Amino acid sequence: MIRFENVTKRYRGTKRPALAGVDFEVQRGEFVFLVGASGSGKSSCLRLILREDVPTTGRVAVLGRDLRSLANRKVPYFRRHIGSVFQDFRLLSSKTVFQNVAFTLQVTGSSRGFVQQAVPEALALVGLEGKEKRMPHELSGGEQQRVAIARALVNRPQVLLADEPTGNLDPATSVDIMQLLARINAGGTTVLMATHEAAFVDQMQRRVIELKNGEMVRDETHGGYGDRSMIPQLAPEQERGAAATAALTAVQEVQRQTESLQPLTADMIASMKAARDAQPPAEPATPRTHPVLLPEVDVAELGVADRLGLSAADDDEEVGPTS
Ligand SMILES: Nc1ncnc2c1ncn2[C@@H]1O[C@H](COP(=O)(O)OP(=O)(O)OP(=O)(O)O)[C@@H](O)[C@H]1O
Repeated sequence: MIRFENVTKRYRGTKRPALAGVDFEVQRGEFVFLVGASGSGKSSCLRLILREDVPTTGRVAVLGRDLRSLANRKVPYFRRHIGSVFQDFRLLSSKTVFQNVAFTLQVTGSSRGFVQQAVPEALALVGLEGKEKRMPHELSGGEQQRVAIARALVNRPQVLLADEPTGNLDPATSVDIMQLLARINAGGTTVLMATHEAAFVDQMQRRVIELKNGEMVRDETHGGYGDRSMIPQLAPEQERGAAATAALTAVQEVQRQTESLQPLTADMIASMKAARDAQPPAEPATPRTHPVLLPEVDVAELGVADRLGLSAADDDEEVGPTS
């Protein structure tokens, strides 16, 4: 369904390639996490799949098509089969929820009847019934991302690409969005998601492809996030040797009170300072974790998804048979 064959991407004016010799294949119906530090090449991969860019060397094939040989005029038709969602939602601020979802269908020439049927179905799938007339600024972040997902799905794509879809959302809303993506995948849509959300990757135990400096360093069927050392963490400012300092102050107080009996010597104070400085550093804070309670998915219940073509092949003459 998506195949990278020895793909290298070198941007103009850069020394190091953004992607170097990347090789992988994603099968129909898979849910794949693309992980790696900032700048490791995740978004570059997604851009190549969407044919927003082309590899410097190597080959990218999507839905049975070699994207090198895809004529520019056919790119919009090709993209109908690939839904995409991003961290920043990318909604049209002057259009209602309905109009945002309908827009993609209208620009690709869908009939009015199809728009009137498909848009409410897509909004129902993401749980936004009744909010068709709202403007984006009248929605929460999670609801805006749901509109973006409905828009991505309304064309009945076979593949959904998600670039940090929970990056702007609070933990509880992020869990909702992950559950939605898992449900969409259970309905048959292939999902490829670039993320830094270590907890989701660890808990969902799906396939994980990891990039490091543009190279693929891991491809695991049921993987976790892996190395978190590149995830920046805020730890509370540590008071170095606070306990030892308090003890020294207390001893000095006692010493002042009993000065006439037993003066504290300079050597004693120096050895206590040395003990304070030798305090071990505090443990780093553990990264935040969001428990993901994935629902039992009854695919048969996803009647709307079926009607949207999410559980069935939807090939047409523009895109050939898929792997
Ligand atoms: N248009 C561009 N021109 C030049 N260099 C680019 C361009 N786009 C990306 N790069 C570089 O390519 C490398 C990979 O970038 P990419 O955006 O794919 O990484 P990423 O893993 O998605 O990062 P992040 O997690 O921060 O989104 C980086 O070094 C980046 O600076």
